[in-house]
Amino acid sequence: MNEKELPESLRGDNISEETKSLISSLSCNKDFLGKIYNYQGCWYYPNTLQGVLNFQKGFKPQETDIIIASFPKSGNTWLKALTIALFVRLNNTSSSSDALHPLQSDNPHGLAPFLETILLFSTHMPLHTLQEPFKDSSTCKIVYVYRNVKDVLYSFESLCSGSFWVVRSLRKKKIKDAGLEINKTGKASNNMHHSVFFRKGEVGDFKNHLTPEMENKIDMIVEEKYKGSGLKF
Ligand SMILES: Nc1ncnc2c1ncn2[C@@H]1O[C@H](COP(=O)(O)OS(=O)(=O)O)[C@@H](OP(=O)(O)O)[C@H]1O
Repeated sequence: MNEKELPESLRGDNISEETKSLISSLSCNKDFLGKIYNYQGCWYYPNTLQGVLNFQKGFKPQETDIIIASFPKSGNTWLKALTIALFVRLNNTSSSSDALHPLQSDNPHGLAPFLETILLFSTHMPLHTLQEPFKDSSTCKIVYVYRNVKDVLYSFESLCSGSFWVVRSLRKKKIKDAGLEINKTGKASNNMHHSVFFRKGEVGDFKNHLTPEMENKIDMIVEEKYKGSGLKF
């Protein structure tokens, strides 16, 4: 694929000299879209890594900032849509019943940067990478959304195999947001199709795709990793 056709975050055209030098010292791998680099235990495309470094060095949290944090495919888009809906309701931004709700005019990820009085953004950075700008304490809100690992796994697998396009044949009102025209056909300014964020949104959909043996194996790993955390599904 031509680099210009890639989503901005996957390209390598925004990299500072300092980051280039850092990249040359990082472990490198390749996935189906291009080179990825291991920074603080996670793999990043070059532009995404630049964004992470910019955030770590330059982000100055404010009291009204809201950061939605999650592992990929855990419900980040859903929580962002809910936050925007709350914001719109509290600020009465669309007072006329005829007015198009902002969520009908753009994808939640496209709308979030344009909220007037708060900064709302989402990230998949792990805690140890995310916490850098908060060392000197801040009242900025970080909302972490967590989802059953087996649903996350299947959602991710569907994305990789391209079946997120099933959004077009979604059963009626399964995910209201996914049914919106803007989320079916729209594309973000960074080249990302809106539809990659929507598929079924069904709790327990993994049951239709994982064998009991697979499920059991994942359950054992999760139990081992989360021993003592109190998290249960
Ligand atoms: N509004 C709403 N309601 C219910 N479910 C929703 C909604 N928006 C997104 N989704 C489902 O969330 C899954 C995608 O998760 P993320 O938004 O975290 O994905 S991403 O990592 O930011 O790309 C993905 O889950 P799966 O359907 O299981 O694949 C989406 O379909």
